[in-house]
Amino acid sequence: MNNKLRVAIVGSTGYGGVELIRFFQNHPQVEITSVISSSSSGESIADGFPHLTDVIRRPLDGVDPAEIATRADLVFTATPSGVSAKLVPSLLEAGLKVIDLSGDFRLKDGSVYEHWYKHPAPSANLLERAVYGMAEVYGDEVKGKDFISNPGCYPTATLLGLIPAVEAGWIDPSTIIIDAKSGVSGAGRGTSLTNHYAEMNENFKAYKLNKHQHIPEIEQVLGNITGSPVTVTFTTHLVPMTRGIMSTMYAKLTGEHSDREIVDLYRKYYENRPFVRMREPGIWPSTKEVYGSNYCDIGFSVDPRTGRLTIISVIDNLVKGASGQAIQNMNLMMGWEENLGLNMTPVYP
Ligand SMILES: NC(=O)C1=CN([C@@H]2O[C@H](COP(=O)(O)OP(=O)(O)OC[C@H]3O[C@@H](n4cnc5c(N)ncnc54)[C@H](OP(=O)(O)O)[C@@H]3O)[C@@H](O)[C@H]2O)C=CC1
Ligand SMILES: CC(=O)N[C@@H](CCC(=O)OP(=O)(O)O)C(=O)O
Repeated sequence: MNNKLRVAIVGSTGYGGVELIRFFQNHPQVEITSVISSSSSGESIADGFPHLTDVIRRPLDGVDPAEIATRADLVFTATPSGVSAKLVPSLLEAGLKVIDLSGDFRLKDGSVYEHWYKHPAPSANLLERAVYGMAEVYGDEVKGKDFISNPGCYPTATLLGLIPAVEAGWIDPSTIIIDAKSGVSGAGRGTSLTNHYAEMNENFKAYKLNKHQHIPEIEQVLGNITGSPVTVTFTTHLVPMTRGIMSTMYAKLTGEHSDREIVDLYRKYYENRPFVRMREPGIWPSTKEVYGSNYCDIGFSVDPRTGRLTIISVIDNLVKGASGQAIQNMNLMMGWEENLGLNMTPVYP
C-alpha cells in the first residue's frame, strides 16, 4: 500500500512551484498528485519548463478546491499576494492542510497588511489561525498544525541573523539597520522592466526604500521577542545574479562581546537545528556557499571602535527563503525529521 502524503501545488508554474517539484523528487514520504495552473490547465508543465520533461508526466490541473481535495491531503500555495488571500479559505474549507508561500497570512494585524500590501486583508480568524513557520524559532508551534504561513525571503535571512542576539539582549533593537540584496529570481518568473536583462545586468539598484512589505514582518517578530514595538531601517537591493540573498545587519552592542562569544551564542541558540551554520570569527559567508540548498549561513564582526556588531546572513531565496523552508514546515507538521528530503549540498562553484 502507498502511504505517502499526497501533495498538490497551486502556482506550480512559478519559480517557487518548480523548486518544490525539484525537492520532492528527493522526498521519501511525499507523492505529487496534482500540479495546478490557473492559466494553462490541460497542458504539460514541461511545455513551459523543459527541464521538467519526464519528471512530471501528469498534465496541469485547474484551480478547483473541491477537486484538489479529492487528489491531495496537503496543498502548497505558491501564488502571488492577493491571490492566496482569496484562495486559501476555500482550500481549508475543503479539508486540505495548507502551506502558503505568499505574504498574505504572515502579519497578524489585517490593517497593517492592507497598509503594506495594498490588498484586502484575509479574515482576522484566518490570520490568527495561520502559524508563522520559521522552523528554527517557532518549530514547536508548527508541529501538528494544518495551516502554515511561510516566512518571506528577506525576513528569513534577516531574522535568523538577528534573533539570537536580540533575545539575549546583546544588541539594542532600536539601533538595527538592515542592508539586504537579492538575486532577480526573488521577483518571480513574470517579466517586468525591473528584471529585464538590459536593466539589471551590470547594474545594482536599491528599491522600495522604507516601503518594502517585509518591514512589518521583521518588526512583528522582533517585537514579539522583545515584548515591545521595534522599528528597523531596511533597504533592499537587486543584484545581477539569479539566486541568493545577503542580508547585512548593523546594531549597537549593549555590552562588550568578542566575535568568539557571539559565534558561541548563536551556536547554542541553533544547536540541533540542521540548516543554520555559523562561520568562525574572521570568516563571512557568500551567497554561492548556500546556492540550491536549504542552509542559512551567518558570520559576524564586532567593531570595538564603534561598539557595533555586523552580522552577515545568506540564503538561497528560492530554497530557505521559500520552497525549502515550506518543505521543512511540512516535515514538522507531519511529525517527520525536519530535514527529510532537504539534505542537499549547495551547488558550488
Ligand atoms: N521568488 C522568491 O524568491 C520568493 C517568493 N515568495 C512568494 O511565493 C509566491 C510565489 O512566488 P514565485 O514562484 O516567485 O512567483 P511566480 O510569479 O514565479 O509564480 C506565481 C505563480 O502563481 C500562479 N498564479 C497567478 N495567478 C493565479 C491565480 N489567480 N490563481 C492561481 N494561481 C495563480 C501563476 O501560475 P499560473 O498562471 O500557471 O496559474 C504563477 O506561475 C509569491 O507570493 C511570492 O511573493 C516568497 C519567498 C521567496
Ligand atoms: C527581488 C525581489 O523583487 N524580491 C521581492 C520578494 C517578494 C516576495 O517574496 O514577496 P512576499 O514575501 O511578500 O510574498 C520583493 O522585494 O518584493
